Amino acid sequence: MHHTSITRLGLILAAVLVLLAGLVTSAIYLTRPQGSPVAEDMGKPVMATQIEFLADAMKRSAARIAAHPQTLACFASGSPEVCQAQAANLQALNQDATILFVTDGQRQLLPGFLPGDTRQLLANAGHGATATATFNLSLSHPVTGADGKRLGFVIVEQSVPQLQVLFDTLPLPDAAAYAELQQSQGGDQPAVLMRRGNQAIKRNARPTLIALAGTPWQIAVWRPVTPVAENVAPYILGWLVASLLIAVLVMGIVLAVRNRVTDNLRTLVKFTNDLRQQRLRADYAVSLAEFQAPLETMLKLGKVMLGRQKEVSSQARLDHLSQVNNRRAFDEKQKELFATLKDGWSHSLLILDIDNFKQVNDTFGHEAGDQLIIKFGNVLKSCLRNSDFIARLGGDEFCVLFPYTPLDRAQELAERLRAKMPESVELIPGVTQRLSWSGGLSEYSRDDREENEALARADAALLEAKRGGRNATRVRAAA
Ligand SMILES: Nc1nc2c(ncn2[C@@H]2O[C@H](COP(=O)(O)OP(=O)(O)OP(=O)(O)O)[C@@H](O)[C@H]2O)c(=O)[nH]1
Repeated sequence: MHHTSITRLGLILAAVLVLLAGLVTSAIYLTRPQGSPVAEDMGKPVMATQIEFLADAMKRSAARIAAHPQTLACFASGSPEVCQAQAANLQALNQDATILFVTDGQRQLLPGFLPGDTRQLLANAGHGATATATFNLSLSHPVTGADGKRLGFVIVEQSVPQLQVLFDTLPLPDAAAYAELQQSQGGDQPAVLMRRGNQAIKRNARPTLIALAGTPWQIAVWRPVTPVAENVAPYILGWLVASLLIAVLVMGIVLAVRNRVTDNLRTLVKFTNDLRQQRLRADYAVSLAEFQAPLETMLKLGKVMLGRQKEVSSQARLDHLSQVNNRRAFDEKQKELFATLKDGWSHSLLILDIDNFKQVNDTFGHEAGDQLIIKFGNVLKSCLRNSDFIARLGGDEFCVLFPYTPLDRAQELAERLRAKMPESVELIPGVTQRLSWSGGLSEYSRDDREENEALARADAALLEAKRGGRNATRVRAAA
């Protein structure tokens, strides 16, 4: 099974969220409203106003010329002299302008300079008052007689030598902008008359168009598109900040969770250790609800287990008949006491053997013999101190360990026991047995190689007591 730590999970989660934040940021970036690269209106430049003013003045001038009596006379009479005189007058008034009188039949009445555009104008003169021009601004105005009949056209063409200068001083929105003076040709692509600025940016955006009223011209201005890097920067910054916040938040939560989980796991480990050492506490604190139920279950099971263990363990150490300690428990206790001798402690032991036990068995039956064993055990329990360790070694033989008791004190205790012992006990209804026992007393010695040497001395003392006629205690100290 693959294991993953909470921290690693947190890192993965943070990475996924950061990635998600990146995707969201990219989506926001890609779906952002596309700001027009030519954002603000430039306003009407001075140049445009001047050109419009010029066009308007020419229009009014053409109207005045068309209505002038001498012009009318020229058209009415068709006299070259009259026309010439009028043209000369007009030429004198405006050196830069070319004025042509054209009859309705498109016959040029006056000689004069005819630039290409003027020729074009002449060709179109019959199709209404239109203005077409390149660097020269031309327009025509109809000439009408007193009877309302159209006689022809006055064409005024004004050269605009200052146009380039005006265009060069055209205020642009910024240094990187690009501007064109265009002339509409009726088709899709207007003709470009003048250029200013960096033409490269023309590819990137649509221009702002400024129409020049009264002329076929317009000014087109391109503003540079803000570099991509600049546009992306706030998004990247936003993403980085969001990522940082996500990382801090996720790791904060993860560490808090991990700490709490670790704390609770520690409690479970402590519980397990306590269970192993068979000393469960009443209460184990867990802070996460998820751990509460399992811990309570484990606590319940642990208590049951310890109870059973204790029961089994005590049963394994208990003599089933006399209900005092059995030989195994005796051996362990003896070993335990023997180990403390090196620290200067003294322990004594007394072996007791019920006198004439075999006879009880033989006379009253095995059951009566059992009862004598049980009753003798009970008597020992009631006559000895709680700290004394009573065990049945087998048959009718018992042993009492007097922990932390030197031999002389043990001798007193043995005598006291004999004195307190009841004279007889009832084994089965109607059968009473006199209670008498022989004893052998000794003490554990640091000089002994093993703990059973004291038992052997006590046994020898017991034998002496039996040989001496029973119902007595003999002492055998260590050599
Ligand atoms: N009823 C009964 N008898 C047992 C039990 N264990 C051993 N015995 C018998 O106890 C008797 C012990 O014999 P002995 O040690 O000679 O008993 P005694 O008559 O006290 O002899 P001394 O020890 O020399 O005084 C044997 O007959 C065993 O069979 C037991 O659990 N119950």
